[in-house]
Amino acid sequence: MSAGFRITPALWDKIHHFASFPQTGVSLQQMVLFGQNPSQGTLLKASQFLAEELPVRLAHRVKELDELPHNLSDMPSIKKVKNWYAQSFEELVSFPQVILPTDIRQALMVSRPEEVTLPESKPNLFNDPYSSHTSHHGHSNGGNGNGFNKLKLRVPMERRYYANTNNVKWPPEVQDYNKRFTKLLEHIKSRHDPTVTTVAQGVLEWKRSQNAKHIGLDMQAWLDRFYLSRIGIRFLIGQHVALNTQQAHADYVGIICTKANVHDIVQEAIENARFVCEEHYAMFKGPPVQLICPKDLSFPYVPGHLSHICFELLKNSLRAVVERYGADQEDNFPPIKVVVVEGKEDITIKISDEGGGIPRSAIPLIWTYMYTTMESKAIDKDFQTNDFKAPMAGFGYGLPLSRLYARYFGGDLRLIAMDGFGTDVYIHLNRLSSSREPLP
Ligand SMILES: Nc1ncnc2c1ncn2[C@@H]1O[C@H](COP(=O)(O)OP(=O)(O)OP(=O)(O)O)[C@@H](O)[C@H]1O
Repeated sequence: MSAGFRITPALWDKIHHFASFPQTGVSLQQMVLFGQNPSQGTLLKASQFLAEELPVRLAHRVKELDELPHNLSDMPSIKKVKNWYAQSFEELVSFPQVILPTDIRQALMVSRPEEVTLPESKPNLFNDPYSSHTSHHGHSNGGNGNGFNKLKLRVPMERRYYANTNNVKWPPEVQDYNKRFTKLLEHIKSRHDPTVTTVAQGVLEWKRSQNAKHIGLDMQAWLDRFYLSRIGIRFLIGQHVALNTQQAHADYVGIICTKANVHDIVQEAIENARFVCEEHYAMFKGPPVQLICPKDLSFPYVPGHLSHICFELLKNSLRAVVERYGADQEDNFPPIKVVVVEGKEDITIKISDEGGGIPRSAIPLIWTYMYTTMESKAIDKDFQTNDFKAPMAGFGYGLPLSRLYARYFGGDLRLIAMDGFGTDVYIHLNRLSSSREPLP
């Protein structure tokens, strides 16, 4: 599909231009406020926000993928991923604008057009008077010589993303535009499905070419930034697609559950992780897991993110216990304990196992991508799967990726091991949901 895609010099120019603008972060709270009972008009505003924001985010990544240190950019899999990002960028910037009657344009506007001087070099895409650029701190990066410093009025992100558009009769072209834009986003999202595995493949290609055992700190930091950015891009796309395609549901705004029930999500992750463990070690009963959690504890969150984190950590604990005691010790496994507590700022989930812990010398390594003590999977074999789908262990991505998911909405992940006894992992989730995406 994209095998033959080439980045032309003209496309490079555009990419560099877009990459010179700051990315704009959103918070869970903003997404919830915006997405409740959206009209075709608010959906159009969201489409237009994404039609600006996604190319900026993608452009940052294309540029970065092209400039990676130590020849990493030359690896075939990294080039492949770069081309996917560039192709999606091109599809977004060349997506045809919607032409609207004046009264509808007015209904969508939140600022008077005469207050805004549009920069000459601004691409067509930004041609709406209400869509000036601001950073997530609320001020533009004016003065960078690209024309944006000409903006007199800076429309805050909130106003670009919200629209008070009740009582407006939306013409069919609005719905049509929203539909077509949603289709494009779905298409782009599936193009990028294999990104994590393909980048991992690229890092393997690099390790082989350099005969390197570990990746350096700079590469590690880049992978963190790159995957964190990917979580953000996919969250924005997933949320938009869900708002446009899903039936209204009382407790959901797009993919955000406004009352995500922690007990139920953790319980399901426990069952799934135990199932995978039992399959993997071919045993009848995996280590028991005790859950202590108020049954009614709920907060706004993306359930998919939380179950991913819990599932990954529980798999680690189950594996550690089984490997310490032996797969034939089904009746003697010490239980894994999961305790969930609600504080003022955080909801904290602690997972404690008696799987023997981790030697202190290995602690810095566990947060690096591709560090695993699982042997049979042989990470040097090429990845076959489309994305990481429930193997017991072996890629060395579980911990670092889970930490990124936790951090994405203002939380964190910490691990404390007692060498010779067991490991405690703390998942901190920010229950205030007001922190904006960290944008690399
Ligand atoms: N609870 C734990 N007890 C003991 N060792 C652990 C625990 N959690 C993680 N580890 C160690 O840290 C390593 C890295 O864990 P990580 O979750 O990142 O990758 P993985 O489990 O090996 O593979 P995957 O990417 O499939 O999750 C593991 O291979 C294991 O050696």
